[in-house]
Amino acid sequence: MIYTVTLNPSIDYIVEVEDVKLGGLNRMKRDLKLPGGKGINVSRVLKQLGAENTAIGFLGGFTGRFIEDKLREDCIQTDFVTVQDDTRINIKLKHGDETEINGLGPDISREEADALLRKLSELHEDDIVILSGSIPPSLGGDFYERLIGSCRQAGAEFVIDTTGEALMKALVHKPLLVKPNHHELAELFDVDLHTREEITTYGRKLLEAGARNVLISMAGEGALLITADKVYHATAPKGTVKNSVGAGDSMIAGFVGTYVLNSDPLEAFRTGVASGSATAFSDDLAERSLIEQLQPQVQISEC
Ligand SMILES: Nc1ncnc2c1ncn2[C@@H]1O[C@H](COP(=O)(O)OP(=O)(O)O)[C@@H](O)[C@H]1O
Ligand SMILES: O=P(O)(O)OC[C@H]1O[C@](O)(COP(=O)(O)O)[C@@H](O)[C@@H]1O
Repeated sequence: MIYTVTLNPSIDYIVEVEDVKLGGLNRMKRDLKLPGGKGINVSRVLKQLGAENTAIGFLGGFTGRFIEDKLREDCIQTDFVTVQDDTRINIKLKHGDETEINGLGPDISREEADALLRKLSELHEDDIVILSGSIPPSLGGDFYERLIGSCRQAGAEFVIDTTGEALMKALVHKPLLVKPNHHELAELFDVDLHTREEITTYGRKLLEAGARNVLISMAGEGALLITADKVYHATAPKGTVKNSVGAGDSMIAGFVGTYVLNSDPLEAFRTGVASGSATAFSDDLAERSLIEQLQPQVQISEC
């Protein structure tokens, strides 16, 4: 079974305005409330691809109930720990450009945190756990390491999509996949990265530190896949970008949902890129029909 873990889910409140007047009254042209947070996005796209999975993490309050209801409507299995505090709301402001305002997240008590750790200690060897997104401040920066400890003890594989120190510390435990975008990779090593060669050099460092596959996404420029012995580039399909929120999560869903079928990293890479682009070209997350339509447009070459 695939599990996605979202420590800090959100209602993504997508707000479209003609123009933003700071300090003035702005009226919305359109708005949309979506269940969000990185792991939850991965779950929704996995389901589109026919990959059964269970979404876990922390949900609380009226916002948490909204998210759980939406996931159930999509027939996605859930096993969240219920917390006292409300799940956050993240604002995604579209005004020609995209401005994001993400909440900090609820306070999570020690008992609530322990309840999640217990769930992960009950995993099995053939399980894959996808750990995605930020850690609510109340949990402490080492919470992913504690979760990874539980996964590894159970013999389960894990994928991690987070940033900074939490990502670096996870590498030694040999994740099946990490997927920073090229900006996050540059930030991780405190460098400027411009060329594909420079990005590859720093991507390899993640492999050397323990990751088994490294995907570096580069928005409209496609992505790089770095495996133990090869480096590949994939072009991104062309289209009209409607929404880039969740493109990275969709890419992880496409990769993992395909990799579990045949362990072929190249087929997984192709579906990953097509899934990311299908989300970029949609109002909400990618649907299966568009992913399948875009797959043949992804050109993969060895670097
Ligand atoms: N403008 C775009 N045109 C086509 N595909 C895109 C675009 N933006 C994102 N994608 C697709 O989604 C993937 C992930 O996007 P990216 O923005 O790099 O990730 P993240 O959301 O993690 O920052 C890309 O590798 C690409 O396949
Ligand atoms: O665009 P991405 O990186 O795939 O992720 C988008 C998701 O991440 C979020 O911005 C939350 O990110 P964080 O967990 O890092 O705060 C959600 O609001 C959104 O659903």
